[in-house]
Amino acid sequence: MALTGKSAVVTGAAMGIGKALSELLLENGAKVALLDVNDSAGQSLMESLNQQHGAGSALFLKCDVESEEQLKAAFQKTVETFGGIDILCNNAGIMNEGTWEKTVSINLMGVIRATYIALEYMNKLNGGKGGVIVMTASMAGLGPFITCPVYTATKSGVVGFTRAMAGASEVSGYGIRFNALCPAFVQTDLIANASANLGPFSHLAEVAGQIKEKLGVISVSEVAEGLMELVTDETKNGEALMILTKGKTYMQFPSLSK
Ligand SMILES: NC(=O)C1=CN([C@@H]2O[C@H](COP(=O)(O)OP(=O)(O)OC[C@H]3O[C@@H](n4cnc5c(N)ncnc54)[C@H](O)[C@@H]3O)[C@@H](O)[C@H]2O)C=CC1
Ligand SMILES: CCC(=O)/C=C/C=C\C[C@@H](O)/C=C/C=C/C=C\[C@@H](O)CCCC(=O)O
Repeated sequence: MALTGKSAVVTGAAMGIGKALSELLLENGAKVALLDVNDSAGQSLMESLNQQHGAGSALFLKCDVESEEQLKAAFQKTVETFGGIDILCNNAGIMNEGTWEKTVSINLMGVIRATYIALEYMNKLNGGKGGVIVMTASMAGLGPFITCPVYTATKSGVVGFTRAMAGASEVSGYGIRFNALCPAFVQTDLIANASANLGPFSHLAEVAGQIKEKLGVISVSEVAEGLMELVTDETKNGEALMILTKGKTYMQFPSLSK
């Protein structure tokens, strides 16, 4: 799938991994709707991306993935502006074991919420053109990551949802591929603030640090390269791409049906 002229939506696009995904999509010729709760970071990113890639190539829309209403408005505005949606990156996420309901609401429910709204525009059975939906899950979704049980649960849920939707889409003829990015530790604010957000597992902060030390920390651009592979390679559906310091590998799952 070539990206020139394609339209993408990225949630949690203002900073960290989402910003890198958006930049690489634009570099490859896509137009990108940047959805984020952070108004100031989103606005300034849109201005700088439009200077680099041409006016109108990036569109910032303030949107909280916890809000169905805000997501619906953002997808509708994207379609009005870019003429459709070919790519969705469900990237917004937090790690906070203290406010665990919010972690579930953003990381898992937010992904499902945005996916179902995107299907209204992308599903070939509804008159859409099909496309690809990529979730930013985590190695924690294949883990477990013992210092962050709720975060692990949400990311395991995202991997399961991705794989089941991939099968449902294939069998039903939606024309949409679903894949998950599963990086280990990535240099962003999320891990910079992680030890303060362990809630009832704060006593395991040192253990979390040791796991991080053992696995190492990768850059946001390495995650964005993984996205390009999952978006452009049309054979990839239902995949979980692990991204570690030692490189990228597809997770092998047991097959129950073949
Ligand atoms: N940093 C890491 O080590 C890893 C991160 N991930 C995942 O990558 C994704 C992005 O995380 P990072 O870039 O590291 O975090 P980050 O904290 O640097 O950036 C997250 C972005 O999401 C936005 N956001 C937060 N809540 C939101 C909401 N309710 N609605 C819309 N936007 C919202 C923030 O404003 C921010 O711009 C998350 O899903 C995270 O779980 C996965 C593996 C490793
Ligand atoms: C210091 C605490 C911290 O940095 C927390 C980060 C939270 C989230 C980032 C996240 O998405 C990274 C997760 C990485 C997980 C990696 C592997 C585990 O699932 C298995 C670890 C196996 C082991 O115990 O060695």
